[in-house]
Parts: sequence; structure tokens; C-alpha cells
Amino acid sequence: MTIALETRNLEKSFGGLRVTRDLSLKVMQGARHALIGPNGAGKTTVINQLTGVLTPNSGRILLEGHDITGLSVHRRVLRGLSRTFQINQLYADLTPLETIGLAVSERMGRGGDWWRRMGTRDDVNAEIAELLSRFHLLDVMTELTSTLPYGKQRLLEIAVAIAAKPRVLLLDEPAAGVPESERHDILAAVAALPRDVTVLLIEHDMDLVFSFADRISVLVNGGLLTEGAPDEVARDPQVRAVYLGEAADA
Ligand SMILES: Nc1ncnc2c1ncn2[C@@H]1O[C@H](COP(=O)(O)OP(=O)(O)OP(=O)(O)O)[C@@H](O)[C@H]1O
Repeated sequence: MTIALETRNLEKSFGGLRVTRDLSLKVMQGARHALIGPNGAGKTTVINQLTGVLTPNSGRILLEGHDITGLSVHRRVLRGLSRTFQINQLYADLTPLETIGLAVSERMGRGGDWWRRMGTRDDVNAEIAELLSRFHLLDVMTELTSTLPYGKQRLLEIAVAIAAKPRVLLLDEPAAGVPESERHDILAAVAALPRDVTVLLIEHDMDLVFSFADRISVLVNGGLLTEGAPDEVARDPQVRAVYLGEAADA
């Protein structure tokens, strides 16, 4: 099987604090891989190094076998590595229709003239409509993003990431802050992501992790404690001790 995304001996320190410790991870093509760990384990720091927001002190990052350690955030996106991000800060004054339109146009290299051409291309319109439908956004497509229920905003984040047609998607806590009544849509959308997209999920919600992942890596103090299939990880006494605790008994 092909490796989609890999870290080799990744190291990152903030001053004297070693936050990523000799981390070697392999995310296989098509995997539903989750990275879990207690608060402060270093998960966000890993994601930020994968996307290029942070530069590791040492070690390598490979995307489909190519070394991307020195590439900018933008160049990584062009190579097929996307992440979800907090859309509310970026697109608060746009509607989901405009936001997805912009994302699709950006991918086609036409972001600059999207406003002038809005609605004029059938292929773009069809793709926007499909994304709005798939992510349950049709009913709110002309409302301002800032006014949407939080669950809809999180769905829009995933839709925008998918609009870039990534080969590898980093899903950063898609269910965080979403009220119970809206969680079902998030879980369904995440479960329905296209199988040709490799997904690395960071999530605190263990229901989501164990319903979604086919492989789980457990990070503790910046290093890999263990990894394996969900049932192996749930049974692992070290994991139960440091992280899952009572949840592993459920
Ligand atoms: N820019 C920074 N400067 C200094 N320390 C940092 C910085 N970013 C993160 N840290 C520290 O690195 C450690 C790991 O943080 P990180 O946010 O990566 O963990 P996490 O596993 O994502 O945590 P959480 O689950 O709480 O979001 C923490 O001790 C944090 O305080």
C-alpha cells in the first residue's frame, strides 16, 4: 500500500519545551487515520508542521513520497494537502454559496475573476450545487456565514476544504463546540467524505474517532505512545492509563 503522508523523526521545540519528539507517522493512501492524545500532547503542533504553518527543528515531511518539509502552506495545498480551518474568521460576511463559489474558482485558478463571472459557468455552478447539497447547506446557502448555526459553519469548513479537491485532508476537530443536536450532520458528512481522499483526523470526541477511524495514533508528550486498529488502541493498557481512562471501558 502507498503512503500518502509521512513524518520522519519530526522534532519541534518552543524554547526549552520539546513539543514534537522524534515523531514518525505513516498515513496510508485512502486511510481514515486519527491522531489523538490528551490536552497539550502536541496534536495541533503536528498539524501546523504538516501544513507548513510551523517549521520543524529537524525531521522530514513527505507527501506521496515527495519531501515537502521546505514548502510554503500554499504550495502544499497545490500539491494536494488541505486542512479545515475556522471559517468564521475568514468568510463571516459571505454566504455559503459565495464561499464555496470562491473556493471552487480558486482551485481552478480563477479566484480573481470569480465575482465578475459569478453564476456564468455551468460546470462551476454544478459543482457548487453538489457541494452545498452534500454538506447540507442548501437551506442556508444565501445567509451570511456569521449568522449560521455553529454546526453549519463547521460543515462549510469541510465543504471548502473538499472544494480544493485534496488528496490528503487534515480534519482539525470538526465536532468541537458543535451542540449535540447538530452533531449528527457532522458525523454523517465526515463519514461520507470521498474514499479517494486520505483523511487525518484530530478530534477529542471519542465517538467520532472510533466510528470514523480505521487506524489511530496516540500522541503523549509530543511522542508516539502507540498506534494501531481502533480495537487494539482501545484495549491498550497504556492508552487506557494515560488517555482514554474510563472511556475505554465503555
Ligand atoms: N507557539 C507556542 N509557543 C510556546 N509553546 C507552545 C506554542 N504552541 C504550543 N505550545 C505548547 O506546546 C504544547 C502542545 O500544544 P498543542 O496545542 O500542540 O497540543 P494539543 O495536543 O493540540 O492540545 P489540545 O488538545 O489542548 O488542543 C503545549 O504545552 C502548549 O502550551
